[in-house]
Amino acid sequence: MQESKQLTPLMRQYNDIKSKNTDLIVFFRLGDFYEMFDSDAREASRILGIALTQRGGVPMCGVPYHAAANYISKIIKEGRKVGICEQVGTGEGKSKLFERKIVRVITPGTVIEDNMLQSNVSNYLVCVFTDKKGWGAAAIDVSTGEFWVTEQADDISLNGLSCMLAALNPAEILLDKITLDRVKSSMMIPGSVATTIVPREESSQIPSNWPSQSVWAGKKTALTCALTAIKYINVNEPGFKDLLIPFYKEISDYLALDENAVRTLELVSQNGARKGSLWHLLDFTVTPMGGRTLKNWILNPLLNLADIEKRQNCVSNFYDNPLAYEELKVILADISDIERIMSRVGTGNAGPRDLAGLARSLAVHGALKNWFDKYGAVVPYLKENILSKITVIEDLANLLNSAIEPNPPIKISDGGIIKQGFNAELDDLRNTKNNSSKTLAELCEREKAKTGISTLKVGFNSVFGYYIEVSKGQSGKVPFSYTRKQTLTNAERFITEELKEIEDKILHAEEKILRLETSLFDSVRKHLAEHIGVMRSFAKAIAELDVYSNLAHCAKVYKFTKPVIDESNILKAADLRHPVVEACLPLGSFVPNDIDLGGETQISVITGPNMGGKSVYLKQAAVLVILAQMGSFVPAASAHVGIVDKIMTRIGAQDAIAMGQSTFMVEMKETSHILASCTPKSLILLDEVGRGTSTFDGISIAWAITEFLYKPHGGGAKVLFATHYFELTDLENKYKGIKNFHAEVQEYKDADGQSKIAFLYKIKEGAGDKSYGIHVGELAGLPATVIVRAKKVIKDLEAKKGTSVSKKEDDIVGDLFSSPIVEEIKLVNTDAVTPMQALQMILEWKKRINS
Ligand SMILES: Nc1ncnc2c1ncn2[C@@H]1O[C@H](COP(=O)(O)OP(=O)(O)OP(=O)(O)O)[C@@H](O)[C@H]1O
Repeated sequence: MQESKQLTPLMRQYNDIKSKNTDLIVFFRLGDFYEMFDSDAREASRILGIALTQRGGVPMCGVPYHAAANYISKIIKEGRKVGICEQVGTGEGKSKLFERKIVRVITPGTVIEDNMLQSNVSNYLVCVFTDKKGWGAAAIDVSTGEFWVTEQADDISLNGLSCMLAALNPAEILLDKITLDRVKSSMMIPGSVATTIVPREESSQIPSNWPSQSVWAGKKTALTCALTAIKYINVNEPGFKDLLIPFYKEISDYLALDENAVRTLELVSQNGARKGSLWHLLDFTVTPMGGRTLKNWILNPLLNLADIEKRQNCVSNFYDNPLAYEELKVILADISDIERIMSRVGTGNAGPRDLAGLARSLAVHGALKNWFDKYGAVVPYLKENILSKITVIEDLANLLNSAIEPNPPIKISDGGIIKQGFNAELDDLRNTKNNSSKTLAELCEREKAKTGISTLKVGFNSVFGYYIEVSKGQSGKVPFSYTRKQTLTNAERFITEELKEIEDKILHAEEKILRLETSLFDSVRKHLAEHIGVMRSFAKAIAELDVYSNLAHCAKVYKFTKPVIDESNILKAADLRHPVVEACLPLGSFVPNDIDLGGETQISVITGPNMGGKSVYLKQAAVLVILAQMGSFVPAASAHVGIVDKIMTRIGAQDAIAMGQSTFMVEMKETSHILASCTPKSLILLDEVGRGTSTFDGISIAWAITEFLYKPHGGGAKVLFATHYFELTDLENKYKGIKNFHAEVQEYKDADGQSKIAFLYKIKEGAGDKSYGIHVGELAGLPATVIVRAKKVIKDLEAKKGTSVSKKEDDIVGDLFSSPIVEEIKLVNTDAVTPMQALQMILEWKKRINS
């Protein structure tokens, strides 16, 4: 920043405002532009891709005022907040400087404008506070009015919080310093999410429209979160007061998916994009509410059997009634984003096009009623729910239909929003205005005849009002009674007394029309706001209808079947597929596989070549559970799913350099989290755990982890463990519930006699013994010299050791385990020690003997 004495008054004003709002990118209004300065300018020019210039040595950049919304939306998508600083004074006084102040703060979690939101994605502001043993949270989507709180009093490791944040993917998080330190250390909040440190609002004053005191008993942290979040929202968007009413949600009612599971299973995004995710594949919804609900269901599968069956039955009914689906789709296609429009209605921000959209949406009431008369049995509980509101919907539809033009302009100030016939006074004024236009046309003809100027015309502009225009060539014929107003290159403009009078009449009528239209629009908007509760619940029911019919459609398109669901520990499916991978491959080329866990087999150790299909096999098991528990059909010939409480995954390599953690450290942290929090009802996917370190350490860790997870007689979590450590296949001989599988390949010789492999993608019982890593390297295009050399090296190594490299290591460990000379080893339970630990103990022991 420049020395303050060198600064212009304007820059001093800017610095003063900026110093009080350091966390905001300040959009500083100068004429028709919002300007940004200094560090804000540098950041904004990077985010927005606009030129950075200099003024008096200060970096600056700017965006046109009328196009600001698009730029603001890009900035808040980066997790930053924007302060809109407007001119509020008159610019009078000694300095002649306009007074300016921040009139609105736009934050990622409090936006309501459509062009700043993704239509099918909820936009959550989450407030979280930890306490001694657990945590509480409030989640609010101000754009739809969704608001719930939850609390877990006994979750010291914050596992539940991590799952909740993964499912919500918040746009903005409010927390205090203590909470931030705790969640930061467990890597729960991605760096791109806006976080704001706020003090806890610990008032005992519960707003009168919130659930009563009794609901909050024992939920002190949740209440604090709710009050803090509301306070924050009210500062930024005061219009929301009274519109947000929380309900208590027990998050332990939902299957827990932690951040790793959500990311690695690519449930809602693949490398940050929706395309390629399960959500994208399943989404045929026709309403924005339906799209959001589908995503919500994927990320929050249910645990309660009755609730799952209720959803499953609705999907099943639609599946059996394709006509019900087809007819419903046509009706739903006319429905706009009722939830978000109603939020704007409630806060007074709805524009003409919002109400026109609402009018179209509510006009479906008749068709919807007929649909329920015909197909009500398909979704019995929604029939009652929707029909009980249909009279209110019909009334509001009639009001909107009679009041609002179907294709109004964007802004109220452009006029032409209220329909003819809705208000007699408005119709009168419009007549006056229209007749005046006729009068203007008559005046034009009269003046032409009087002056003999054939090119004479009457026009209007916002600076001079109405004028008579005469081309330069004929200006000599203009009578003295004309007063010159403007000279153009080819024409002259004049006014006359008569024209002035007509202008007065017209402008007067126009002003009155605009004022009246605005007030009529406001009264319609206010009337709608009185029914916000009914409309939100109507929108919710529409969203469910959309998702049920959508899931039935998916079942048809992707050939899903209805799974058996119960409280058992079984996870069994015949010809199971991964729907997303299948959709990417040529038709019919995906190879289905069976799975059978939770009965005789608790842990499957899956070996086989690179690229053999092991990871896909693991992931499809998780997708099976998620689909089944969200109420959908599943991609298998048949399936039996005992309700799973958590899906935990350790898949793929990822490091967190920013947090000072190596790939292997992250891998170990994630694994220890799994071991600490899995239950007998969990499903665990481990893909090559232990490979980020030396072979010995890796095998030892993988071995010990598997033993840790093993609980005889089906009492442990169901585990699928894909590995290249052939040594782990020995576990099958030691433990009854551990079984080996392998991904099958076929070796063959090509025309040149070179040995090649074909991947069959069939997961078969028994152990696979080769990794074919060099073949895969060849397929991936490693230089031929590298491949030839690698083949030579492996031959030499195998010749030296007599067998495969890691197999030999395992023999050494095995020999040492059973070594008769190691008396001390007998004192410990060898089942509880990893081979690596055993090896180290023996070396220690030897050292001691030798010394
Ligand atoms: N069942 C299947 N049917 C058809 N193609 C499959 C199947 N499973 C996997 N594939 C194809 O093989 C590719 C590799 O599969 P996957 O990632 O599961 O291999 P992997 O055995 O885990 O390999 P690595 O050990 O190298 O991680 C997939 O991207 C997919 O194109």
